[in-house]
Amino acid sequence: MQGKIIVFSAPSGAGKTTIVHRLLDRIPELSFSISACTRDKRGRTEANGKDYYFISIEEFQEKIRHDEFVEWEEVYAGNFYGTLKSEIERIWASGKHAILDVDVKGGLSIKEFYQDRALAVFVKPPSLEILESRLRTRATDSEASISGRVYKAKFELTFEDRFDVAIVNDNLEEAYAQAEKLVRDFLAQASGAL
Ligand SMILES: Nc1nc2c(ncn2[C@@H]2O[C@H](COP(=O)(O)OP(=O)(O)O)[C@@H](O)[C@H]2O)c(=O)[nH]1
Ligand SMILES: Nc1ncnc2c1ncn2[C@@H]1O[C@H](COP(=O)(O)OP(=O)(O)O)[C@@H](O)[C@H]1O
Repeated sequence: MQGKIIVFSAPSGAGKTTIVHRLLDRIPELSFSISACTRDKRGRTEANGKDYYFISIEEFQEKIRHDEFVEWEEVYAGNFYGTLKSEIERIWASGKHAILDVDVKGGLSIKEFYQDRALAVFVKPPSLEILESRLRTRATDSEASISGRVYKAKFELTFEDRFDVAIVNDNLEEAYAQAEKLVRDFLAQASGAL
């Protein structure tokens, strides 16, 4: 079997994490690619090696120097996130396909790196107002962080056309059904993107 990559990207709050978690519950051939990041672990809700590999900025820089990342970004001021080549290899060696939840620039870099072995899906919020209200309801960010994310979203939405496919996450059940069909169709192909 040739391992594949499925990457979901979206402005923060559009719902990519929700969709990716559900895909992982329902499609056993998928395995989540755990990114490295330098932000603080959130209390007891997150675990090292499960949500992220939480590493110091020095370790992160060391990995950049040793070319260990497929891509990396300073996603929010001072916080670095990156996809490790070793993580994708680990997943493929286990006989699974990798699924990733990364920011918009990261998604495009991964598509460029893996080409037809990757399916890059863009998740759109129905509107910026709804995006903002979802970030508020999620209650994980300060007001300043929410404004920063909405501001960044306006720019990120201009990249939709560079993805293989886009879905609007208005009604979650409908968006999920579309996502599941896209993933199953892509995995059913011998090789190559949709
Ligand atoms: N480029 C890139 N972005 C990533 C990676 N891992 C996570 N991200 C993105 O970084 C952002 C993480 O923001 P954060 O506040 O930590 O949110 P959370 O992890 O979704 O709770 C999200 O937009 C993720 O999609 C990665 O390996 N590379
Ligand atoms: N279709 C939807 N309708 C309403 N709320 C949603 C929908 N999809 C996701 N959410 C909620 O919006 C918030 C942001 O979703 P999340 O998956 O964390 O986004 P992202 O990973 O893109 O930042 C979460 O609280 C989630 O439960």
